[in-house]
Amino acid sequence: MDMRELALGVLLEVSAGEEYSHIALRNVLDKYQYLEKQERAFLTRLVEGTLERRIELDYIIDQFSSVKVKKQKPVIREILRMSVYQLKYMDSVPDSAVCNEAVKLAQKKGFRQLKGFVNGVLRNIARNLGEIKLPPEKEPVRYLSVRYSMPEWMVREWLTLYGREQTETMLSAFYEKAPLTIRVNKNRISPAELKARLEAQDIRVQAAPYLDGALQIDGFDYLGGLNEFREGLFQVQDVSSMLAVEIAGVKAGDHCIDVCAAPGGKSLYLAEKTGETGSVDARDLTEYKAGLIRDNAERLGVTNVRVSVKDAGIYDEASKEKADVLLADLPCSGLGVLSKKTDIKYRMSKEQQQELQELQRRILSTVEAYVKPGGTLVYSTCTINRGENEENVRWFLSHFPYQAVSLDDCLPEKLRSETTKQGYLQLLPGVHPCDGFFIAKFRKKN
Ligand SMILES: C[S@@+](CC[C@H](N)C(=O)[O-])C[C@H]1O[C@@H](n2cnc3c(N)ncnc32)[C@H](O)[C@@H]1O
Repeated sequence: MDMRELALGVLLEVSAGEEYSHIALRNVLDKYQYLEKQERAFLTRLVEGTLERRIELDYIIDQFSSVKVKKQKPVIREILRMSVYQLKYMDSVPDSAVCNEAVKLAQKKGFRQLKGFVNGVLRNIARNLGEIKLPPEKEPVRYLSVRYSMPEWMVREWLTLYGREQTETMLSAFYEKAPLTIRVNKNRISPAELKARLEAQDIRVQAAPYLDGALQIDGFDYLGGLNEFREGLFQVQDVSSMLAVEIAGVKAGDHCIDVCAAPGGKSLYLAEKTGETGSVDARDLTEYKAGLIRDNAERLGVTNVRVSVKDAGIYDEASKEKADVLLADLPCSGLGVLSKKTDIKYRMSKEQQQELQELQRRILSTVEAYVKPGGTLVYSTCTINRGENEENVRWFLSHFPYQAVSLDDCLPEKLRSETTKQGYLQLLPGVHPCDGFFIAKFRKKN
């Protein structure tokens, strides 16, 4: 297999909006499981890097190409982008190899007549790479947008909300590749035993921040190839996501409803907390999504989760005042997880954020009725957009019979702050050592 050709396929699929990058890449890695570890690493880096740096790569190409990136044929555009990424960021590949492979690939894809164009642009860039200047720093929106490949509208918004220093911290954090965080399935194994088993296979294991029982692993080839994964000894889950469950303050015997539950990360952790005497009603929009929850529950050996297909925006009379704890981990703009789901930044717009805020409000106003008087509602998103987070909290409290509850009892000392006392926590990339995430907690008045 030619790794560059595989990468090109994924990049074209993602750019056409047919699939999210992390899914398109996973599909290819699953399909070609026999690839060598090094080949998988090269393919992953090439796809992720080319997507992450797209705005900067286009800025470079536009300085050397007579045909601007926007006007190029999709195949040629993606070949140039991934080649410039290799020239700029992958020192292990010689420049001449980058150019030759790009030309071969263009020909193979039926663009024989453009071989000279591809070759000319790339050799010119390779010769002048050291001279290319970013936009001037005194134009912070353009400068930061190109330097970190973030759309200008997002940079502008963050500069207003967070100021220059914090915005730059967050932007650079999206490029730091954190190890994978996992939650140990304590019903089956202790963190220490799992650590020992993984280390025996030369996998690096360290404690994750904030929570016992969360580990970070690094240096494995393919998750599905690990016996420990297949045996359900752990679940992939960021600490930010685990914190939403910690904050819910679930007790043994509680009945929980998770209205947007797939693939089940939080539902399964809730189920561990309620124990066999309690239960979790895990719902999602489609049969496919419900299947993901069932697969994970089966792998982890969790039996107290009931999975169903339900639209959270449609009222369900049978659930009225049934939940001790209701989790509303709602669809959102996802700007806290850009390091894992890179292409979200090119797909999201202000209008979509507005639509998501409306959807979140519609779901919250439907599902709040399922909470028992005195019960708890936890609202969470994986974004850092105030409209979907703090503004929704204020809106919710002013429309429904709930009060905000301090999170401090459920949080490690380090995370306690003025806002956690007021009932919400905003985790920010680069500021906190985990995904960007938002969690708010409310109690229903009696
Ligand atoms: C942020 S994800 C949930 C992640 C999940 N709680 C976990 O921890 O694994 C949001 C989920 O909401 C689901 N969803 C979107 N709209 C929905 C709706 N109207 N009703 C139910 N689920 C919905 C999506 O399918 C997606 O699985």
